[in-house]
Amino acid sequence: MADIIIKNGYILTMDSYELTQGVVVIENGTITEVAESTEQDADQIIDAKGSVVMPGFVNTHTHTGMTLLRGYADDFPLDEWLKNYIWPVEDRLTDEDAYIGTKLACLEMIKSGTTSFADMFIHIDKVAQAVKDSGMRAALSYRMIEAGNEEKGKSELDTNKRFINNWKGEAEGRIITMYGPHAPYTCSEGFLSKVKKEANHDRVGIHIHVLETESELNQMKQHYGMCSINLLDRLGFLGPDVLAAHCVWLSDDDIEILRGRGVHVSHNPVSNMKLASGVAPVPGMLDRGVNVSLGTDGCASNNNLDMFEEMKTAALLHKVESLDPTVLPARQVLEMATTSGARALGIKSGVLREGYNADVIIVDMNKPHLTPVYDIHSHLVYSASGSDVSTTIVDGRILMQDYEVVCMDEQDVLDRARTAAAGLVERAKF
Ligand SMILES: CSC[C@H]1O[C@@H](n2cnc3c(O)ncnc32)[C@H](O)[C@@H]1O
Ligand SMILES: [Zn+2]
Repeated sequence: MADIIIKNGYILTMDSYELTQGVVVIENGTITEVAESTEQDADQIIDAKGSVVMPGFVNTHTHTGMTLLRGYADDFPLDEWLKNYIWPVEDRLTDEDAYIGTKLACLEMIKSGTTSFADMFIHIDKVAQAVKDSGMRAALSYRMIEAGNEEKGKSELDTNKRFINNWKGEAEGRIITMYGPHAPYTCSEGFLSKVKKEANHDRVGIHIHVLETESELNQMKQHYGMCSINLLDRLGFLGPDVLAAHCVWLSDDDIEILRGRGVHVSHNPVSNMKLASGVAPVPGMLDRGVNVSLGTDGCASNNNLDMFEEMKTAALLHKVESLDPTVLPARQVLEMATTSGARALGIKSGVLREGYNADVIIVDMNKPHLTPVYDIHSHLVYSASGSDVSTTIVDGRILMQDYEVVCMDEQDVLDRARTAAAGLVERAKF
């Protein structure tokens, strides 16, 4: 007896381009069958008539707790935004803020079809607790800023290591742990080398912001006489264990280094556009074989966690940047949001395939803006939005069914998040 059978839906496995009617069978958190029909029975049958059954999205760069700062400081460039608005408030965040901010982020992601994400944040034990309680899958890193201060660096590294020791593989394996040095302009080269050594020792990955702005590029050239990619490569930092967010100000040589080292890139088009950071050379990276995934970044620079919106923005941005409408076709963007993201996090998700994690979503196509259907990839990227997701399953557990969130008390999360945000802004009046 299986746990769940999803039947009558149109299945988009992401293993092929085809959309075929069939069933998905789930047992013990794993997909055990994807077929036209099945002989099996299950404890729970989900009727997906008129819907598309597909892998959940993988958001490869966010800061979940920043949901509490959604709309708090808009329309500033990155340097000013971080120094004058975001960091002073983040300094006043409490454990409860981080917990409820992350819960709110999980709620938003579950409701819009994201099943796993990579997060970099502070109060990281509370973030992990919220992920565990929500039922989502996540690769979590503690944000370390050392700024050349050896003592601070030691305590930051200790905090991240303790987190890794306490949480690696927790929540039935749904929690993956990583090191999170914030960026090459907030961490010294000595510190970055130490992080790499510890990551190798602990056999975990590293999540870092890289070359997001021209200001970072200039700062690095001034300080080190080379860009962030060259510095990181000189340190032996770059490898398939590294998840590099943004990567906007790359040269052709930098792209070659990323490809050669097997670095995974998280492209964050909405955040890059909102902070006017620039346009990442995504078509160039994809052409050269770099694994480019998609991330929303935090809610203070996006201002939501909707991967549908991220996909559409990525496609449109690179078409207009290159003046070529054939660049980043819908299918390729969909792969970035699913299979490439799963590869970046090293998880067996992102496709509907036997033996893979049962991280599955159902997208309701019975909507005016999704009618008629010629090409499902087109609809998912250009016409659909997060609110079209009716059902979200992570690790074989139903978190939302028929638009009803069953893994947490939605109203309680909204109420607590509003209270926390009010207290946070009050405390931030200094
Ligand atoms: C509190 S942990 C996360 C850390 O990163 C900062 N942050 C958020 N978005 C960005 C971005 O686009 N570039 C650089 N840093 C960013 C955030 O404020 C936190 O300090
Ligand atoms: Zn970020």
